[in-house]
Amino acid sequence: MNMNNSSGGGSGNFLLVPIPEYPLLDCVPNKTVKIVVLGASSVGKTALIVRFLTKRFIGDYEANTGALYSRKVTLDGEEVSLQIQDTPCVALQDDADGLYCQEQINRSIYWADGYVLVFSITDHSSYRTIQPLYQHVRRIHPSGNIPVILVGNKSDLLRARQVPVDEGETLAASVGGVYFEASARENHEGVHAAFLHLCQEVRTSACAFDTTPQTTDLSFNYYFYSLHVMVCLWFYRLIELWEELTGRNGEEASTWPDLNPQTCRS
Ligand SMILES: Nc1nc2c(ncn2[C@@H]2O[C@H](COP(=O)(O)OP(=O)(O)OP(=O)(O)O)[C@@H](O)[C@H]2O)c(=O)[nH]1
Repeated sequence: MNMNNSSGGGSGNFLLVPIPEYPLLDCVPNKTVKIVVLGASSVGKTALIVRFLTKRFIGDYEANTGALYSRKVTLDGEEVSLQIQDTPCVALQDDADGLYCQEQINRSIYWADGYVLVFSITDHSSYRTIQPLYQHVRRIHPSGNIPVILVGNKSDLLRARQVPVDEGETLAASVGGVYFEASARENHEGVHAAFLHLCQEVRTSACAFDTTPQTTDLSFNYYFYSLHVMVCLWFYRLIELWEELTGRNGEEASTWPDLNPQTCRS
């Protein structure tokens, strides 16, 4: 499988753009791969995403960002829009069976097509979070195939290892995915291979289920939502114009979300 920056240059500059939570009109549903990265606190969720997208390890990351990143990639010769959702951490409840999981995470799980479940090999409690987390994903998607990979991150910290490789492999098999040990800190290739594998799984799974015509309920809901967003934007613009004409512009701070993309150059 071939996967490149749309610009063609693997190390060239590209935009790393947090985008609104739901895709707008320029994302074609059948050509979008949506991935969510889930796991306990400080296992390296953000570090893995940033490593995959920029090839860089920064070291310090804003905690619990919940940012959504988007970029164009080429999968098997076809250009697709890849969206990766970072999430706040989940935590085991005191009885160790249930999960503390913010509503925002539930929405991301519902939204996504593929799942990166991350634990740190240096933190056995993060490993124990994975099974309940997977069950949680299953509850939200009770039927069908769930493309998933399990990533044991921080493999550079071998002396602090608390989770043996075979435990990782056993857990991956139990959730129906492949196990990758990776180091966001030291190894871009391992991280890249893991994300690439999941992208391919999502594409394969989408092809397997894509037997319906284009006008499914999902497509209808998608376009209806996009239309709704566009109407809201125009309505807001009309209010702004009206305020300008009547001299009320600037009296109140706007509460409309900032939709300007931020830029991060690799
Ligand atoms: N040694 C080592 N440190 C890592 C690795 N990946 C991440 N870290 C460090 O682990 C800490 C947490 O990384 P984050 O990417 O913020 O982890 P997170 O899971 O997004 O954290 P939360 O958002 O708080 O849940 C940071 O200090 C990173 O520098 C890795 O592969 N090896």
